[in-house]
Amino acid sequence: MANPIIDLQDINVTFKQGKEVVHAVKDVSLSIDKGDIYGIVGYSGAGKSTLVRTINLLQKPTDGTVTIDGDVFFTDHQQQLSNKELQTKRRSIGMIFQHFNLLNETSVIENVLFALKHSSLDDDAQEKKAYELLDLVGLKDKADFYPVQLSGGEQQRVSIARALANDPAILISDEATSALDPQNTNQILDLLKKLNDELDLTVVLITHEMDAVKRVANKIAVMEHGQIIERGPLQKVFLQPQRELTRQFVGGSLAAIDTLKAFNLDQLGPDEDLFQLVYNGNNVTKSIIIELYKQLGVEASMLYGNIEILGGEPVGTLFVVVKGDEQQRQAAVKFLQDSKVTVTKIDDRRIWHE
Ligand SMILES: Nc1ncnc2c1ncn2[C@@H]1O[C@H](COP(=O)(O)OP(=O)(O)OP(=O)(O)O)[C@@H](O)[C@H]1O
Repeated sequence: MANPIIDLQDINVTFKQGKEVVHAVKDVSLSIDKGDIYGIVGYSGAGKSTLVRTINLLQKPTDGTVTIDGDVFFTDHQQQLSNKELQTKRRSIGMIFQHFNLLNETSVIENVLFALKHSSLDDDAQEKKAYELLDLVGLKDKADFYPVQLSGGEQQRVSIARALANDPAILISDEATSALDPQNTNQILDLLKKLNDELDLTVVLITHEMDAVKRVANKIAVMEHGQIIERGPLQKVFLQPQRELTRQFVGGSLAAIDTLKAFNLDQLGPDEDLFQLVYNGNNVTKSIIIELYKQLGVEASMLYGNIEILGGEPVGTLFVVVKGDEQQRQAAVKFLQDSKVTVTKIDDRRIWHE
């Protein structure tokens, strides 16, 4: 049952710049369920930051309804909460950024304590909690270090500990791994996944890096010119991208397109169909193609194959040409579907021509 913790309905955000009106977010409706790691990808200027500011209640939309954890923050052109309520609500949303935004003149532990200054805990309890948070992000032994003495990845861990100080239900990561090397990037992403699992934290991952989304997200939305142009479960969007921009983001499929272009597919015979097969790499082995031939006598030639790890699960993609009469091709599709393979007939070249 869907349980949205973030619900945006028909959001528009416009800015006036002199005589110009910039439409930064256009007609965006988006539901993010509790426990999701929701990736929002797009190039610079797509409107991601403006959308994030709308989610964390810093940006009043020009139009639309913003509901966070059941409370309507904004609707009918009006803020619905008092400023005090709004401040409290904002504390239930943690934020981490590309450049960490730490206080460089104070130690790691003081950085975390700073975020606790509005808490109702007494000093001792605050200190205990700050150490627990540092422990959670694997930095307890560096509590007395200063930010400059830490690596980029460690600094980002401190900022995660700080973002968690007020027990947020939502953590927004705005390009938080963009300044990190690949190893630190993966460690930070894995930490976000751990927090998502252990604290049931909902994570919104804003990024221009598809690899970050691939590693941990379960859902994804692609933004362009202020709009969400494609969205859905990670595996679906990744493996069956419909829009050109999405295809640019999903490198794996681009490789498939390039390979397929090398075949002269316009020459498919009347008894041949091209299919994309997508399967859980744990469930299906290569023998499926052999089984197809053994059981139905239908030949399938493989044009491209790949296995990706998406959200921790191996997912295989095969492009095959199935040869046989109409009945045999239909039987082949049924056989594959019965074997838990998602079968998409590529009959209009949509996957690589738009
Ligand atoms: N306060 C503002 N006043 C005027 N225009 C703005 C304002 N904030 C954003 N914009 C414009 O809105 C559009 C979307 O910007 P936004 O920062 O949301 O995109 P983005 O996808 O986050 O890009 P980036 O990753 O570069 O920050 C851009 O054209 C930007 O210039």
